[in-house]
Amino acid sequence: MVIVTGGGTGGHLYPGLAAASALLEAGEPVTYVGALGGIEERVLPESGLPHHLIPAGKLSRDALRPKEGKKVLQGLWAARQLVRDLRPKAVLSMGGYAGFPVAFVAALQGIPMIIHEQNAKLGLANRMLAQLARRVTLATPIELAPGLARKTQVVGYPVREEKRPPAEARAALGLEPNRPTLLILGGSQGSQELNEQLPERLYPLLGKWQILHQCGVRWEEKLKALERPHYFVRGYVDSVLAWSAADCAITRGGAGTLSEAAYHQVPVLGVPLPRHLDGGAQWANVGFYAERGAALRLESWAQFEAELNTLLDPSTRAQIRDRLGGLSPAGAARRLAQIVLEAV
Ligand SMILES: CC(=O)N[C@H]1[C@@H](OP(=O)(O)OP(=O)(O)OC[C@H]2O[C@@H](n3ccc(=O)[nH]c3=O)[C@H](O)[C@@H]2O)O[C@H](CO)[C@@H](O)[C@@H]1O
Repeated sequence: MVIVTGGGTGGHLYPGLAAASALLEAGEPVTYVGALGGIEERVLPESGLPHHLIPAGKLSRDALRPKEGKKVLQGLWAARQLVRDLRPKAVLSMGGYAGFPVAFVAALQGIPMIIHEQNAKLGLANRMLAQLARRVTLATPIELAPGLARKTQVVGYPVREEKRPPAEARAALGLEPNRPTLLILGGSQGSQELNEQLPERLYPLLGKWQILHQCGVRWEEKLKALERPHYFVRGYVDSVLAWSAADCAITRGGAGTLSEAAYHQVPVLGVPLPRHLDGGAQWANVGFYAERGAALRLESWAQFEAELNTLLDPSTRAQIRDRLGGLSPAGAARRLAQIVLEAV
């Protein structure tokens, strides 16, 4: 049996579930470990996977504060007991609150431990875990020190590999089937910044376009008041339908969001979280695509008008679509499962 762990946000949980499915398909039983309070508390019971939830805190400078530090220690203690009881052949950590303690104690107990970094930049927890890991797997190529590079492999980001015809996806979402569609995707929790900045700036497009604005469940009621004909607000959307429906998108810079855009070949104007809030992960994620001419990155709202016009220009979009091909290749979950099984 292999433990797969990771969650807290969609960006860590969904690729973890995809990796778990690939391991099961390869004939390897899996137990999933998530954090109490993360979205996995709701999603794991629906997944049908054997699973455990442990207390876990965020590993950051905040861990030096007594309240957060106590949670990190509780997580390490719970992970130690769990790994001892379950005796897995290997642990695959996708990151997030539960990922760190489980991977850390497994490595200390001599169990092969593999990490997957979704962002185009190693986070704090993965910088530490990478030293102890048997293998380091990445969604996108990142420059690493030679010692790490030797055990590192780029496998891609495990996205849901499903596409629907645009008209069918739009109808399923309650939109007009044949109208050009701009998607706003705020990420698993919604984005306050996109919610505040975008509706007013985008109303002028509604003569030609329709807009699907995913705003986050906790903002849904407030944002619903901003709906107009052809402007549709949703708290949470099915990601396969949303990407299949979209001609272009304005999004945050989560690794999941951008990998899905690449898989569906939808041109994106990315608005990354400010670097001081996430250590620059989203800035690097959008940068990875922008440097390849495969996305646009908003550097300040003063440039929004110009960037939006570039995004809406049909020849720019055709060029971006071309460049996106191959940047999120299918089969990432299968490649990841293979590496885990080789490490056992
Ligand atoms: C605030 C924060 O720490 N963000 C991080 C978090 O992003 P976060 O989890 O918020 O965002 P991601 O884009 O990585 O993933 C969101 C996932 O949820 C899905 N989704 C979202 C909204 C919706 O309505 N329906 C839906 O299905 C998306 O399709 C995607 O699969 O983890 C990512 C992966 O490590 C990082 O890149 C981000 O920097």
